[in-house]
Amino acid sequence: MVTRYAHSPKDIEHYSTEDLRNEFLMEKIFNPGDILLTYTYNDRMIFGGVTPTTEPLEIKLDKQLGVDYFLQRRELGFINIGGSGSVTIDGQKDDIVAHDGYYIGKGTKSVQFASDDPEKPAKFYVVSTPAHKTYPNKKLPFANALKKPIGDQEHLNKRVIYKYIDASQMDTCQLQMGYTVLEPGSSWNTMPAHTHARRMETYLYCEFGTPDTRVVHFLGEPTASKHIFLEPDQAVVNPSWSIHCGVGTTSYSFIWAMCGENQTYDDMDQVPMHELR
Ligand SMILES: O=C(O)C(=O)C[C@H](O)C(=O)CO
Ligand SMILES: [Zn+2]
Repeated sequence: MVTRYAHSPKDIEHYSTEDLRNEFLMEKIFNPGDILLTYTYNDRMIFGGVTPTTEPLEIKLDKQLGVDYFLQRRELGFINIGGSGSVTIDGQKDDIVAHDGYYIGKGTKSVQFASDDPEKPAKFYVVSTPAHKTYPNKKLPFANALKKPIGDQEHLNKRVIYKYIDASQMDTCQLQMGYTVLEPGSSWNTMPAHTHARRMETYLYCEFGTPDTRVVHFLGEPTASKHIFLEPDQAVVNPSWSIHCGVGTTSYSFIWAMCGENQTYDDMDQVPMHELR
């Protein structure tokens, strides 16, 4: 697990492209047979990829978190964007096909991830946040996600937001998580751009139309925006003071996850267009 520190907006004012990438971009999320995680000091979210092949994989973090086991004081969400697989939670096995998700509550002792076919491994994108209370584990099949079509072709932003872990539907301490699928010809052109000082957010950009597709993620204070070029299956961390949107050279999807002060998805501070710089 690598660590990424929190920054003030002032810190990044003079960052070079390389500095910005080192601090905010996770270049590798899925590595077959491996677990790659990032611990950000922004609200202490842990996020990354679990990609089992021939053997099941389990996240073991005790010393690093100062606890007896990983989820002693945390909750966990995941969405699978790879082949079919399974998760075994405290001995109970559940099949997980592509785009299925899961909420796993505080106090769960063992979570084992497995792939059905090592040649087509499951790719579990996992996000964990500090938790104060145990809420029930819940499988979140893609078909049950709260579907919110949004945007239109005229604004080049037609997409569907699938909410998986959403406080209006289920109990969760802090974590909110979902998946947004862009229509071909549309981008995450979510204007006016917004911030939410109450919550930080991370994004995994995935399912690019071609291997050469690139997504440009915009971040920074509204009056001092910056950008990062992303390859498929890369992630960015977005501080709560930062705008966030992305434009792709072909179609793409992204998984978003938030945590912090509140769980009110629509609590966003829209930035008037003339203020964006
Ligand atoms: O498609 C979208 O718009 C989103 O997915 C929005 C993000 O979830 C977000 O920024 C929520 O604050
Ligand atoms: Zn947001």
